Amino acid sequence: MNISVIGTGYVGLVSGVCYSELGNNVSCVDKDPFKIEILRNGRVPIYEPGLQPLLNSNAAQGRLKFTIDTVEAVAEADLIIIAVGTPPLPNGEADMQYIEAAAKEIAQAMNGYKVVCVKSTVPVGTNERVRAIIATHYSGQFDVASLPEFLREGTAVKDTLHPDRIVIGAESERAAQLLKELHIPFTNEIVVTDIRSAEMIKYASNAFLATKISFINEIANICEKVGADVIEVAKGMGLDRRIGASFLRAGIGYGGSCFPKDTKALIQIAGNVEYDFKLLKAVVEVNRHQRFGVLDKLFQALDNVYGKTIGIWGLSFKPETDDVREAPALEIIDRLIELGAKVKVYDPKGMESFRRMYDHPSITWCEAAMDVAQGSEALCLLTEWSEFVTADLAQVEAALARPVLIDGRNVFSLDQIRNTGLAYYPVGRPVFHNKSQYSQEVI
Ligand SMILES: NC(=O)c1ccc[n+]([C@@H]2O[C@H](COP(=O)([O-])OP(=O)(O)OC[C@H]3O[C@@H](n4cnc5c(N)ncnc54)[C@H](O)[C@@H]3O)[C@@H](O)[C@H]2O)c1
Ligand SMILES: O=c1ccn([C@@H]2O[C@H](COP(=O)(O)OP(=O)(O)O[C@H]3O[C@H](CO)[C@@H](O)[C@H](O)[C@H]3O)[C@@H](O)[C@H]2O)c(=O)[nH]1
Repeated sequence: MNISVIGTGYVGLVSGVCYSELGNNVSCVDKDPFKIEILRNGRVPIYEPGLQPLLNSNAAQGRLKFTIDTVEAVAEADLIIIAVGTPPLPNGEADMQYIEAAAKEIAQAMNGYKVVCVKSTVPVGTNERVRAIIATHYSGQFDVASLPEFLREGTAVKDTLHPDRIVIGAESERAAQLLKELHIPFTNEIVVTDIRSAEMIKYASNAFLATKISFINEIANICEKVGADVIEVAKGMGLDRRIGASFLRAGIGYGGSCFPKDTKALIQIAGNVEYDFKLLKAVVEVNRHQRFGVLDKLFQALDNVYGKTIGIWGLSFKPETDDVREAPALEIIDRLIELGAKVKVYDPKGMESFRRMYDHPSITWCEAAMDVAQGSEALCLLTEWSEFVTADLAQVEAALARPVLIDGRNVFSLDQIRNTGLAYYPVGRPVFHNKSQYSQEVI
């Protein structure tokens, strides 16, 4: 198939590369000439494991092109996939300006029957809007279809090549057939629905996963008060197949470019039809609060943070990505600086993108994990990168000015901590102090 992907970001680039891996001819289009230049030079502008070699091999075989020319890319394509951003407006609603602009550009380049799909996460009714925009400029035949994307950053290539399911929202048999043919090499698990249901499946899935996280985080907060261990609780719950073990990792809450934005967008979508989505509002509220648990623990350990140096391990919203959009680290660091702390930070891949978004003279940008620990009065682990998880805790303890470790992702076991003199503050598990036994201290 000849495919054109409009928007070469985290989703468009990974999808485009993976479709070319199936033997299709793919043109990835982006408005950003700088990004296209990097890609044409054979480099991946984001950090996404496994993407670089796939990009290079498909580009070398002539199946994968990068361009800023939407008209040419659309004219050559049988299938056009819109993967532009849908960032939140101040009221939480998804900003449709990039989708609408892309639809207009596609419309002006149409030269025969094509299927235009929306892979971006969009409110119910958006595909109909895209159809209407194209129809005002182009009178020939075409179909629109919803093709929501479920990949996760950090495992995006694997998720795309081996998805749990593909959802296709289509109203024409011809469009559904074309999309089924494209995706059958990835999986047999293909769900074909009407367009509106497909658009809703995406928001409902993200909202449900976010709900699981806020739920376990509230259980964690109660565990801290009653002296239970949320890791044991989640394990015991997760073995029930009706519940499932995934997305029950308590911590400092969810971040990223999807859950925060999509939960708020769904609340707005509901509000627009006069439905008050109370449960999801609570999920968002719990998540907003959860990250500040790190500060409560710092106060508990240090009394106050004014003038103190606090080390931060991890800036990206999760490991294996350089994406810092809505990362909990942002608000935690901002608050620490507001309270007069000095902050030392390190992230294996997210330093540059974080610094572009947030910089301050009170931040020391370190080049290695141990540099952060050196002389800090507490160390906070905010992202569970493997180099933090496998760090030598004796070395960490020796480097710190005070042996305080706040583990925002529950990555260390008590057996590891027991051999150190660290005061250990995990989430939803009892605090452990200096080689003494489990403390039932209330946090
Ligand atoms: N990031 C994820 O993990 C993920 C997963 C599933 C779904 N989604 C959804 O996919 C969509 C894209 O997300 P993303 O993270 O890839 O965004 P992104 O910001 O990384 O990429 C969007 C790209 O679109 C380009 N663009 C904007 N308008 C354009 C136009 N008219 N023509 C050509 N290019 C244009 C931008 O320059 C940018 O490079 C969003 O709706 C998001 O909610 C994201
Ligand atoms: O048990 C868990 C699982 C995740 N998280 C946090 O939740 C956030 C999101 O994690 P994850 O879902 O792994 O990453 P994303 O790349 O944001 O992927 C989500 O958002 C994408 C964009 O819509 C969807 O395509 C994916 O299916 C959906 O998982 C991160 O901050 C994680 O730290 C937890 O706190 N506890």
